[in-house]
Amino acid sequence: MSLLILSGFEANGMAGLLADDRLANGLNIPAAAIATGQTAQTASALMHASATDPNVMQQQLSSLNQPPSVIKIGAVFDVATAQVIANWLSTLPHRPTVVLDPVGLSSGDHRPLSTMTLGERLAPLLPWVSLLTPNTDEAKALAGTTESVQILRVLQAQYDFRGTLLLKGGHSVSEQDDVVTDELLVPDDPRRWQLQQPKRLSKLRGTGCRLSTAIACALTDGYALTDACVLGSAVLHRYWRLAPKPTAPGWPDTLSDYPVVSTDTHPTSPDRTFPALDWPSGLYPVVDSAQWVQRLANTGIRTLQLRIKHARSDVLSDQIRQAIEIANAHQLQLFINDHWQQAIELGAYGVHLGQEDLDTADLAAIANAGLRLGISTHGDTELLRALALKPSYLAVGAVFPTQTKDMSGQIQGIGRLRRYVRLSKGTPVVAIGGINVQNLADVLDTNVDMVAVVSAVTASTAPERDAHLLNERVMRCRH
Ligand SMILES: Cc1ncc(COP(=O)(O)OP(=O)(O)O)c(N)n1
Ligand SMILES: Cc1nc(C(=O)O)sc1CCOP(=O)(O)O
Ligand SMILES: [Mg+2]
Repeated sequence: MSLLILSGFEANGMAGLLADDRLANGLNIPAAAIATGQTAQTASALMHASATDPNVMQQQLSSLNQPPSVIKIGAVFDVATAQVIANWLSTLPHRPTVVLDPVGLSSGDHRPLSTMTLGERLAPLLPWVSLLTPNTDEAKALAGTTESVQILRVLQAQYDFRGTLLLKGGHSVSEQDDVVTDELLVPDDPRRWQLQQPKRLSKLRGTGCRLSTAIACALTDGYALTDACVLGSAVLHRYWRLAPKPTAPGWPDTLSDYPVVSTDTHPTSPDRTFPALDWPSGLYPVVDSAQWVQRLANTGIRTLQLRIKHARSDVLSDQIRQAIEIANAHQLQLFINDHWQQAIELGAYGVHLGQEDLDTADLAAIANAGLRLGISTHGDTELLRALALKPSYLAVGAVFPTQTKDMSGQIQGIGRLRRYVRLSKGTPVVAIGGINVQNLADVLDTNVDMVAVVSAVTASTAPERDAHLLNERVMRCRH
């Protein structure tokens, strides 16, 4: 994947192309770069702003060694520039992911960058944009409103915008607020995602430039769009926390740099926590019947999950009841996947929920019944949302490709798993997806607490022996 940065030149590197390129370098993402225009700015004045000659721009775009897969667009000084970029985009063999940070005013003295309205300047580009990152002033200039759902509707209707909206809240915080909330609206996802960071006290330049560039870098590194927004927010927080010292290369691995992530369907509740696990380590087989719970009950494992996907409700209740009885008799931590009402009614040890289940489950009822809660996560956004709900454990998957469930597009790999383990310090992490005897050592090297497996046990020719041996290896490594 390759990145192209298109933004205005500002000689001090406080904002614009220099700032963008330095940030991308710091994240180890090499980028091609073209100046959309020239500015002369100080902290308090915009002395000059002019667009690059469209013919020069056209030739520079044609001169690129390879078509980019991700493009960050910053200041667009006139409609001719936008038209040249849009025309060039239509000639590319593959549609790139375009992040557009609409720059309305100079970050120094807040003078408009152009006499044209923002809408006029950006209109040719907006149909190409995958992520638009306006602040509330820029959103008002484009859509006539600062309400996120309305903004998205206006952009879709007036500009044929089909992308995701990240509405930055930094310009609309009041004196009393101690947090800044960015809202993320993804087309076809009815939820409103909220990303909250502590409010910074000092006024800073180049914030929008750096955020959108960090997001574009995360996209270039293969992250999904919402995860890239979360990572961008963390990069920016770390950048300002350490400035003027340079930051360590790579993605932040300190939780306090990351935004608190929530959705309007499940706002976080500061008072609600779920009980801790009694044995927060070891192998964690995921099985589909009470018979399997019985087979594995004497292998030394401490944790099991009953994951029944299709069954009549009477058969399901029967299976859950039997599995709980066996688990209680052998002091096993038995989690029930999906069926949280039956888990509460029948007194299970815990419930395991996926992200979609979270939108409909009654978390207060689960917590009030004293059940443990495990939550599946696939990437930064889900991990942070889950962490904010203070579960008993977090599952990170799929670590490797797996035949058991379609996890395409959600393979995390060892590097991300390692960062997620660091971020989740204090909450046990379960690794799941494609884990077997051959790759277990790499998984354990990330310091995960538990290892969940389906096929490594249930498709084995000697399930009890393998459950025992794998559990011994996980336990040895954790002590
Ligand atoms: C330990 C563990 N991790 C992840 C999952 C997956 O849960 P979910 O996303 O709800 O998907 P289904 O299992 O319901 O298909 C899990 N079950 N256990
Ligand atoms: C059920 C499930 N959930 C996953 C996730 O990533 O959320 S991966 C997965 C399947 C795990 O099976 P196996 O151990 O056979 O690869
Ligand atoms: Mg589920």
